[in-house]
Amino acid sequence: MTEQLKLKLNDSKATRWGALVIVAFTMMAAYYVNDVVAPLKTMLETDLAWSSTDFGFFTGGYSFLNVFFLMLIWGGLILDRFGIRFTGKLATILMVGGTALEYYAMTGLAGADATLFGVNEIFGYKTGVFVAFAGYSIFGVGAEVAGITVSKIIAKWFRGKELATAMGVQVALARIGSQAGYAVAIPMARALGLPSPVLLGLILLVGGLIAFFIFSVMDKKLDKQMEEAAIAAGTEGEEEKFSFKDVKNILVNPGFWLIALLCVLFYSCVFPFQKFASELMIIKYGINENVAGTFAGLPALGALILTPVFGGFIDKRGKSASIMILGAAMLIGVHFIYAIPAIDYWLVAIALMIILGIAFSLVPSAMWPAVAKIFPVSQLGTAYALIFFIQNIGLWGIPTLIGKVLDVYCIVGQKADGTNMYDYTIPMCIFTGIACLSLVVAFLLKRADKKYGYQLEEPNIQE
Ligand SMILES: C[C@H](NC(=O)[C@@H](N)CCCCN)C(=O)O
Repeated sequence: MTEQLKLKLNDSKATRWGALVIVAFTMMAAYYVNDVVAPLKTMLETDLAWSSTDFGFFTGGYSFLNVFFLMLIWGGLILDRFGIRFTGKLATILMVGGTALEYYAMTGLAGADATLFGVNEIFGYKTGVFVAFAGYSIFGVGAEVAGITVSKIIAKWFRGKELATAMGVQVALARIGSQAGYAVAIPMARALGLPSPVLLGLILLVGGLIAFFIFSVMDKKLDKQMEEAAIAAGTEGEEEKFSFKDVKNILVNPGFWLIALLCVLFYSCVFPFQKFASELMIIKYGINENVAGTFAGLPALGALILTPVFGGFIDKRGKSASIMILGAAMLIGVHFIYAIPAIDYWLVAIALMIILGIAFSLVPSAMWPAVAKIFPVSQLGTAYALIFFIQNIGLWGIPTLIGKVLDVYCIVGQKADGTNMYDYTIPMCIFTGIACLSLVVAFLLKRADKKYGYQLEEPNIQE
C-alpha cells in the first residue's frame, strides 16, 4: 500500500477544517436561537403580556431538563454509547423540535387568554409562557448535548493536530450566532412581527440539521479509514468507553470541583446577565431599543475576536490560573459599576460591556483547556458533561431568581405603553456578589494548582 492510500480524511487540513466549519454552523444556529429572545423582553411584555417572572422562568427553561432530569448526563451516556453521528443528529432534531414549539407558543398561543386543550394556565403560568418554556427546555437539551458532541468531534478529527485552536475557533464561530441573535432581534421583530426572529432561528437550525447529515457522511468514511488503520496496527477495539470508574475519579479530584464552581459562578454572571442587559441598557442608560440588543451582545462579539488571541497567549506563555483570577476580578468591577444608580451615562454602559467582553474571553480561553490539563483524554468527555451539568444549575437558577426579584422588588413605575419600569440595582448587586464568589474560587484554583501540580500556569506549547 502506498503512503497516499494510508492517508485518512482528517489528515487533509482542508477536509478537517471543512468538517469543523460544517458542525460549527450547527452550533452557530444553536447559539443564535439561544440568545435571540433575550432582547425581546419588553416586547414580550407589551405584545404577549409576559411579566418579568414569566421571562425569567422561560429563560431558565434552557437548563431545566438538563438539571432536573439529568439530560446532560444521559446525553453524555448516549454520546459514548451510540457515537457522535447518532447523538449529533438527535441533539439537532431536539433543537429543531424545541424551537418549533417555542415559535408555536409565540404565535398560536400568544396573549394572556390563549388556551391549549381548554386550559389557559399550566402550573400557574399562562399557557403560551409554559409552552414556550417547554420548547426552550427541549431546545436546551439539544443545544447542550450538541455542545459536548461537537467537543468530542473536534477531539476525534483534530487529535494530534490543531486541537486547541480548533476548539477556540468553534467557540468563536458560535459567538457570531449569539451576536447575530442579539443584534437582529428587536429590529426584525419590529419590522416583521415578534416571533419572526425565532422563525429565522428555526430555519437556521433546519440548515444545521442538513449540515450535520453532510458531516455524518464524512465521519462515517473517517471511521472506516480509522478501523482499517487500527486493524493494520493491531489496535482495534481499544476505544475509550464511558465508565462509572471515570465519574468517580473525576468527582474525587479537587480540580474538578474548583473548575466546575468557577464555571457555574462565572457563566452565571455572563449569560443570564446578557438576557436582561438589553432592558438595562434601555431603562437605565436611555439607549435606543433598536441598538440595545447589539450592545448586550457586545461580549460575544469581543469574545469572537479575543478568545483565539488569549488562547494563543496561553498556549505560548501559560498563566491560565492567573488569567482566570483577572477575568473574575474584571467581572466584579463591571457588575459593581452597573449597580451604582448614579452612574447612568450611556457610554459607561457600553465601555462596561466591552470590559465584560474581555473578561468573557479571558476566562473561557483559560478554563476549557485547563480541563484538558487536569484530566486524561479518556475522562475528558465525561468531565465536560459534568461541568456543563453544574453550569446549567446556574443558567437555570439565576435568570429565574432575577425575573422574580425584578417583579417583587424592582418595579418603580410604568411607561406610556403600560410596561413596567425597573430599577436594576438589586439584580446588579446579586451579579456582583456572584462575581465576588467566582474570584474567591479562582484564587483557590491557583492554590490547588500549586498543591496538586496541574501545571495550569505552564504554557501548552513546550519550546
Ligand atoms: C463552550 C461554552 N459553552 C457553554 O458553556 C455551554 N454549556 C452553554 C452555552 C450557552 C450559550 N449561550 C461557551 O460558550 O463558552
